[in-house]
Amino acid sequence: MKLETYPDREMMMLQVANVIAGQLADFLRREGRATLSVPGGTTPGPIFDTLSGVDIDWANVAVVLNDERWVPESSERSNTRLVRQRLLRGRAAQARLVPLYAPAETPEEMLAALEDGLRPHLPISVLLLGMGADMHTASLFPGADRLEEALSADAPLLLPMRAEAAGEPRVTLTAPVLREAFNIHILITGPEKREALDRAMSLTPMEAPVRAVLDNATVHWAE
Ligand SMILES: O=C1O[C@H](COP(=O)(O)O)[C@@H](O)[C@H](O)[C@H]1O
Repeated sequence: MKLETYPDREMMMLQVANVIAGQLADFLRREGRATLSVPGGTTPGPIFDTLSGVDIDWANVAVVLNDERWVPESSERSNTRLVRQRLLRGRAAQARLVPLYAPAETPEEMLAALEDGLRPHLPISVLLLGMGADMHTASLFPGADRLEEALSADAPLLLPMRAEAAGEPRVTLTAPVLREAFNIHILITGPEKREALDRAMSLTPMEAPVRAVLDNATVHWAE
């Protein structure tokens, strides 16, 4: 793991957005297309604001969330809603959003169709992850019902996930999909998450799911 610390959040958001834009541009130059996977939640909005204006070939970029809460886009809890409002606008409006939600009562009903949509866009070129103070990343929560399956080497691409701390049911990319990404960034803010990161280093992925991706990740932190 590599840890980058920044003097303040604003500087971190700008610099991480620039690093991601550079890595996407490299992929686009070499492969003609790229896949960017991003978190939802409260942290990444400012990175999305900057990225949405960068001058890259967004028409050949697929954007996929790390995970989604099983709620419609009209809900304030929807990660898709955040990505549409903050990332897929301006220049980035041309990118293609690969859905992790479709209207149905449960994620299980739509899982096969969502996996079919995702498969052509793997492996991920640039992966940006968040982390909760409970050391969850994507929707890999400690104590979640299918965590062990999601961490295993032969996990499917996507799994439904339920955990007390998660609120609603979730759909998440599994650990092998996250680990296969060419560039892995984890974005954390504040002393509580920094302390959680330090603790995660000595725990197992079942105890601290972020551990599953830490070895090859660059962690970006600002107070
Ligand atoms: O529920 C979620 O939480 C994590 C962390 O979110 P934050 O609000 O603490 O930044 C996020 O990375 C994940 O995508 C989201 O679904």
